[in-house]
Amino acid sequence: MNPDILRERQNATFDIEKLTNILDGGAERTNRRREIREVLVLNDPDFDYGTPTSLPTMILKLREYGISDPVEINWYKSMYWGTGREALGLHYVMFLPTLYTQCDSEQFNKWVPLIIGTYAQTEMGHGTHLRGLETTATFDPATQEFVMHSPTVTSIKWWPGGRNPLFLPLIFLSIPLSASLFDLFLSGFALPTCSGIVIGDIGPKFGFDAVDNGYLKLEHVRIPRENMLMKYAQVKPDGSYVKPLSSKLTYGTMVFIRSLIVGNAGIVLSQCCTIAIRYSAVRHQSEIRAGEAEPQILDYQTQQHKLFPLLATAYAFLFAGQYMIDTYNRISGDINQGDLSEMPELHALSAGLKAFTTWTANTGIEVCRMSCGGHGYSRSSALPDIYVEFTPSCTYEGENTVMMLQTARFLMKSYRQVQAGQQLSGAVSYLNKVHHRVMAPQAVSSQLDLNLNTLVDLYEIRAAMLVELAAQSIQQESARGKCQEDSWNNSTIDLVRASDAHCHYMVLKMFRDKVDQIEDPGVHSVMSTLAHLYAIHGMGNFTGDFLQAGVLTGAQVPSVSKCLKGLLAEVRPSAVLLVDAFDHHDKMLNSVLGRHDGNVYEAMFEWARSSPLNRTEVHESFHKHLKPLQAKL
Ligand SMILES: CCCCC/C=C\C/C=C\C/C=C\CCC(=O)SCCNC(=O)CCNC(=O)[C@H](O)C(C)(C)COP(=O)(O)OP(=O)(O)OC[C@H]1O[C@@H](n2cnc3c(N)ncnc32)[C@H](O)[C@@H]1OP(=O)(O)O
Ligand SMILES: Cc1cc2nc3c(=O)[nH]c(=O)nc-3n(C[C@H](O)[C@H](O)[C@H](O)COP(=O)(O)OP(=O)(O)OC[C@H]3O[C@@H](n4cnc5c(N)ncnc54)[C@H](O)[C@@H]3O)c2cc1C
Repeated sequence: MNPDILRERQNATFDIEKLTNILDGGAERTNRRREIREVLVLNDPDFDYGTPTSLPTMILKLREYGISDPVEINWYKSMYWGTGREALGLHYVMFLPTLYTQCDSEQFNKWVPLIIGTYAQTEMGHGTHLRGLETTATFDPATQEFVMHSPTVTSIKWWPGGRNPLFLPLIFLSIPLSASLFDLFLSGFALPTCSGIVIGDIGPKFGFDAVDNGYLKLEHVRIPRENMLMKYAQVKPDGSYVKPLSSKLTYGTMVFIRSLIVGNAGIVLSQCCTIAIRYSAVRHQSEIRAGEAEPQILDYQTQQHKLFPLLATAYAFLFAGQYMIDTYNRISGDINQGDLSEMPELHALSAGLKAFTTWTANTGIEVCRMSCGGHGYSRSSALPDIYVEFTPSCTYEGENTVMMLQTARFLMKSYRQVQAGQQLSGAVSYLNKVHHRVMAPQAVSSQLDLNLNTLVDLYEIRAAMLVELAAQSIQQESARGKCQEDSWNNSTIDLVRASDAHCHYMVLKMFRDKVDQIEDPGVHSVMSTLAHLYAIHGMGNFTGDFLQAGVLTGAQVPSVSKCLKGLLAEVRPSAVLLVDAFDHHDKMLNSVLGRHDGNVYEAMFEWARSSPLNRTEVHESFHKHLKPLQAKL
């Protein structure tokens, strides 16, 4: 064990195992996760880490072990595939959930156990604007079939992930069967017997290489009427159409994935913090005091300023992910019972948090990579691969700007309800006070009140102010004679800013609520410090908002920075222990810099020597190209 890492792990002020249990949702969950990891994967003789051939093995093993719980499937898959995406990701997180939520019972029993599929919604011309999708589904009562067709080049289905060139069970959206409704169909295509189908791969991408993203062009292809997913909407044999309770029920799978992505952003950020902080504990560079030994780079204040707010953010997003999934499960349960009353709130929350967490994590991964210097740029660190695999999450499952505007739509609607005298409940209840809040600068001392509850209140006031400013922008545009749509478009910068502040407040509130539930004094103390760091760091980044909201005075601004520096110093002794609590196994992290034992340099040399370019003393290209050239010179 590297001596630096060993020293970092002495004098722990909190029980790491208890913190790991909190992250897992209890000691039993930790034990089960480790059982899957250690027993069912690492000690399984059939386990051939991460090679393509192990994909069929993985599926058969999941069935052999009877692992069907989505969280446990993900634990198993993440051990198998480490930090990379794998070809079946879309099957498990989109295709299956769509069958679970959109099939009637007969369809469910017929399809769920049997098939592997993809989710083909996006077209070359439309990914965001679903009401613009062009693929048609025309019912033919004479044959009881739907005729599926791609009428234009822009209607070609583009991006479906994990499409199998041989068999194409896929779920796709077609354009409205009536006014503004969409419907989902399960293809029954089997190539090459099915004529009228043109499929292929969309070509090389930025990354995501384990997933083959394809295209699908349909030329009047017929599928049985029964292939329309009919839990919520039906087409009867006579061609009559039964509308769903809400046209947005078809969007349910996207809400589910967005909810999952929130926690996933926390997991990915926790992986990167583990790598960067462990490496920063063993890397010595330059000097602080002339003539003394080179310090650990983790002792540089700038290094702490790069990494510790991200460490706090990783914990914040992991707790937000728990809250999001609990909320999704609760509200989707109500929806299943026909109560759609909270569907708008679920959509607004999942859309906003998906955008907020993925944008922040995306930037954070790069900060972690750059904080590791040159070795961060090496694939041995795993950080470049993590970035390449994560960054599309800002685009897929709802492009982030568009998602923030969906949340803004809900905030504006809520604000108008308050103006009309209604009393709001739920995540936007803070808007009830927006008219009664003293927005003038409060007479406060130059010292900042560090109480976490006070900080949550300040974020709430900031969000309320930005919601009000966005609403006022729309009203001002309207007063200038702009139509409603142009007034909205001319205010979208303010609307995204209001949604971002709303999400920031929600995440801090969830973090504070989680800290309040922690009973162990040591864990409570270190988590409270991280929650403070998360809040103060955000206040430092958005000082203007807090000044504008009148909850921070010019005299207090220097104390924000002073307080931040104090919190960084407070986190320093626990930094390595806090990433140990994430409990990422070396095999899964797959990072030379993030090894649990901290023996970076020896491992890096071995990693480099194993490179294919080092298989021979002299690379074959010398004999093939250079030597013949030398002979001619
Ligand atoms: C286990 C760990 C894994 C974690 C995950 C990791 C990796 C992820 C795995 C896989 C990802 C890989 C590939 C990605 C796959 C894809 O990308 S699939 C395709 C995804 N595509 C989208 O997300 C499309 C985005 N566009 C939309 O959702 C909609 O077009 C829109 C932007 C929401 C607009 O819809 P529209 O019908 O035009 O509605 P409009 O804006 O007009 O609003 C009307 C009202 O409808 C409400 N509403 C909209 N959406 C929903 C919804 N989903 N639920 C409930 N309500 C909704 C909206 O709020 C409006 O309500 P009002 O009351 O009228 O304001
Ligand atoms: C790695 C990867 C995997 C994918 N896998 C799948 C899959 O398996 N199945 C599938 O169906 N799809 C998949 N997709 C497609 C993905 O869902 C779409 O790319 C995504 O929904 C964004 O839509 P778009 O590409 O049309 O972007 P666009 O919407 O064209 O975005 C382009 C720009 O326009 C802006 N914009 C668009 N609308 C508005 C608006 N109303 N207001 C303000 N700005 C706006 C956006 O903010 C963005 O800056 C995948 C994409 C990627 C990158």
